Amino acid sequence: GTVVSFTWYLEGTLSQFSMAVDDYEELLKYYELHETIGTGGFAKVKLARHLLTGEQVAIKIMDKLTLGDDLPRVKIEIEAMKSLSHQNICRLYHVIETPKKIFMALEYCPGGELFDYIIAKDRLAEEEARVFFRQIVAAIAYVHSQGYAHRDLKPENLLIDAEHNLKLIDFGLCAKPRADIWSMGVLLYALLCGFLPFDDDNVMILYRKIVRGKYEIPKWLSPGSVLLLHQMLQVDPKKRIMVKHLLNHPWLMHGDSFAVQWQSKYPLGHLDEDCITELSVFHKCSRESMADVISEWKYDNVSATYLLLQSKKAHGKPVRLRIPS
Ligand SMILES: [NH3+]CCCOc1cc(-c2cn[nH]c2)ccc1C(=O)Nc1ccccc1
Repeated sequence: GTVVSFTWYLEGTLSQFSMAVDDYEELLKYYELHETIGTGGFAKVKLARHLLTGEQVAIKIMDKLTLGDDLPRVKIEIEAMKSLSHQNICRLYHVIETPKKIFMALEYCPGGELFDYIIAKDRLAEEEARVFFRQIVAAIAYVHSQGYAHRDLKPENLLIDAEHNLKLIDFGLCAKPRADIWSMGVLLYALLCGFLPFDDDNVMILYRKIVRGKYEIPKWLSPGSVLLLHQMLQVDPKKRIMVKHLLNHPWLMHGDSFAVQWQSKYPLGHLDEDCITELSVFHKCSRESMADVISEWKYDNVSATYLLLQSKKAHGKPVRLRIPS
């Protein structure tokens, strides 16, 4: 009767709960989880702290069941991010996959989305827009040099880190061909104007505006920025400016004496000696064997610990691990 069915119900709930705890068991070995800092479609992003280094990270949590057809997008993003190591791309540290969940430990960006930053300031002054746009061009030039195109460039996918630098996220739609110049033109327009060049609630009207290629030029835009926008928002892809010509374009160079430094400051092949030393002491093994393990880039806790030590060093913090209590 009632008692039996209630016990059955309770067992059911507990077993589901225990499953969920099992899914988090591996993650909780290496991180302490804190509040949710963002949600985007099929993922929840929580702030966390990596126990061995004490560094804050963002954990992107996805449920395989609710992912459904979006699961391939996640696999594409993980494979792309494993080979992208750059000062303007949100760094992937760790991937944990369980029966029901996929966890990605990513570089933490406390400044939030560029989208919210532009809204809060209404629009950016040309000088500030130029600093940010140089970083976006650097990120895309690097992504293209690795044979990828992001293909989903928008202010929501650019986060601001603790040093007010931009970090690109969401490589779920990236692919081998190249298709980012026009999106960068829309991004630059949004930075300088605070609204989009082509916008409409009706998707068909929006589409017609895009293929027509006509957009408003507010009075505050400088002639240099109007010319650059014209070169990037060309409807015919063959007429659009190419990334390599953006790198030393007059508008991007204005006030700066040098072209955009797009190469990575942290190339994957180079291993930092101090980080290897600290890890080899901690694991009581030789530096050579530690370097070999790191070079396998399994994106397990060894990868995460090495990359977070490298991040600590880049931010002037001691390259030290915490002895687990
Ligand atoms: N629009 C961004 C919402 C928050 O999303 C993120 C935040 C961080 C983050 C926050 N702080 N530091 C890093 C890192 C990654 C993501 C992300 O990849 N979100 C996402 C992309 C596509 C689909 C679903 C979710």
